[in-house]
Amino acid sequence: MLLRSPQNALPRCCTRICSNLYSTIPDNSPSLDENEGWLNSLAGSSSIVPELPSTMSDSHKGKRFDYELISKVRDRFHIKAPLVNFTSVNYLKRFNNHIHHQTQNNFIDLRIIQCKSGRGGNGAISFHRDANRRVGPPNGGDGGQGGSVYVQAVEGMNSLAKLKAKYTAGEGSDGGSDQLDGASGKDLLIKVPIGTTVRWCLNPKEVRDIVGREMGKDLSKSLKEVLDTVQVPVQCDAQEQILLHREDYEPGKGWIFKDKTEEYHKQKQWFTEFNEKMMQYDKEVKREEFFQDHFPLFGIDLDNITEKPIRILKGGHGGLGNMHFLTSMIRNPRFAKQGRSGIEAHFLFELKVIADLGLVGLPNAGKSTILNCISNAKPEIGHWEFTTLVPTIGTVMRNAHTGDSFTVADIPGIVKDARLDRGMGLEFLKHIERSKGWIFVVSLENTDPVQDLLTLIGEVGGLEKVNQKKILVVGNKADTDPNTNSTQQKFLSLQEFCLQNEWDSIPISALKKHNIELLVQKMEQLA
Ligand SMILES: Nc1nc2c(ncn2[C@@H]2O[C@H](COP(=O)(O)OP(=O)(O)OP(=O)(O)O)[C@@H](O)[C@H]2O)c(=O)[nH]1
Repeated sequence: MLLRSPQNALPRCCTRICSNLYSTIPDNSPSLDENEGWLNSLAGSSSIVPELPSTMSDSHKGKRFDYELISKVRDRFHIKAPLVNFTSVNYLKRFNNHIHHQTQNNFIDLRIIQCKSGRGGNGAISFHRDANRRVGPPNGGDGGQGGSVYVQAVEGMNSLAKLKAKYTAGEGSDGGSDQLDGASGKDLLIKVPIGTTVRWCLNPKEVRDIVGREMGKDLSKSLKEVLDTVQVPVQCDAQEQILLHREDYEPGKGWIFKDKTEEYHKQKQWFTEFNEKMMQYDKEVKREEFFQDHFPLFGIDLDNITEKPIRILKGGHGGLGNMHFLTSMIRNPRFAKQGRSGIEAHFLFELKVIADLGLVGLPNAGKSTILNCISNAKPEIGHWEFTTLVPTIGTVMRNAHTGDSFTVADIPGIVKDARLDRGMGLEFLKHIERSKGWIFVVSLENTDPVQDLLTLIGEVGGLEKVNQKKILVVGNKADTDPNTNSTQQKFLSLQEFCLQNEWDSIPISALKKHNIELLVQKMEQLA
């Protein structure tokens, strides 16, 4: 409880801003005149409701997905978009296959997390008492604000493994007698690695029910088809922000009564007239919630350290205590306002590691060996395929004095038909999505390195996609077959293909550390 003793109480004339609409509520120790002034001011406050844009932004360029506008009801835009945008295919697959999320080095790059902001505390119904007066003026304090949920990207984290499955912020405490305001609920901060994106999503249970139903109707349908065809209705504001659902609130409702019932109060003209004015306050609270309870439809991208935590769910308002309701007509207000509910929502946290360059290759091409010999990273190396199961980032230090360095990400090998989910699929490509340059690593030990390179290009999205990046092609394992010049021939073919595409190429042996300095120089130019 926050005690406002007469010494530290706000001065009587002090008012606080309650909402965007600048409705002012007299603060603790309000006098009858102040209360009446405030209640009367509510009647005229509707005139200052700001104009809201009547159309949604029509620029979808660069957005993650398209949506369809269904209708507009007052300030709400009803849209629909395929289910795939509000869940994670990989998350669902992992769940279906009972693959445990824990992987190599405890690396987890995908989590769906349930978050809940705290409910606001209820206002108190209380009356001053002393030796001379059994029932004095009302002195019930306000409920505390519910706790909010925040996210922040911080340095030093490289996995979502430590995130909890559920975060619930604290509830605001109820107000007390003697004008005591309830304590605010504890806020929650979810710390994530830099490179994490956060998107609003549906409850995975709900998604699994939909998928189960749809597949039950048509057994030939694949998971992908269901996710692409089922449309999810969502409400947005004009700025493409999803309106989050807080328990609804009908103006004029949300009272707590003491001694006398709601029915009793409803029959009294003094109460209905008073409640008429309070409805405007309720509308302002709703309006404020409308402006605050939203989350970007396309999510947020925490690709840098977040200096100030970002609030994703706001706690509920505390309810007003009965000290605010003393007027010349109402001497004994035996009622107070309930606190507003918190908000519950699911968010999809996805880590896309950030590295200047990404290594792309078939399994066993020697990517991890390369990263091992050029950087501080120590990825696992093995002569079997898929030794690398999670992305590893290495920092290549170029100048210890100036601190010049660049980062390189090694991702699991990509196989033919990875797009159709063979091997490890393409799930890990997202980790090099934001890299400036891609290093294709092919093994000169293989029969046809040019064909290997073509396979890789096809799998990662074709030449057009590849040409959006700076490219370097590395022919690794140049040490193999030293007695014939076959590796040399293979490299020359590779080089010719690269020249046609205006890409640089280099033969190396990561195992024997041949040509590594030149490789690092070329990589540095790319980065
Ligand atoms: N002869 C030779 N062998 C190499 C060279 N580079 C790597 N290797 C070997 O090739 C095998 C695979 O190397 P990795 O670095 O694990 O290959 P990777 O591309 O990371 O493999 P995945 O984890 O399956 O993606 C290991 O046995 C390495 O010792 C090289 O330059 N020459």
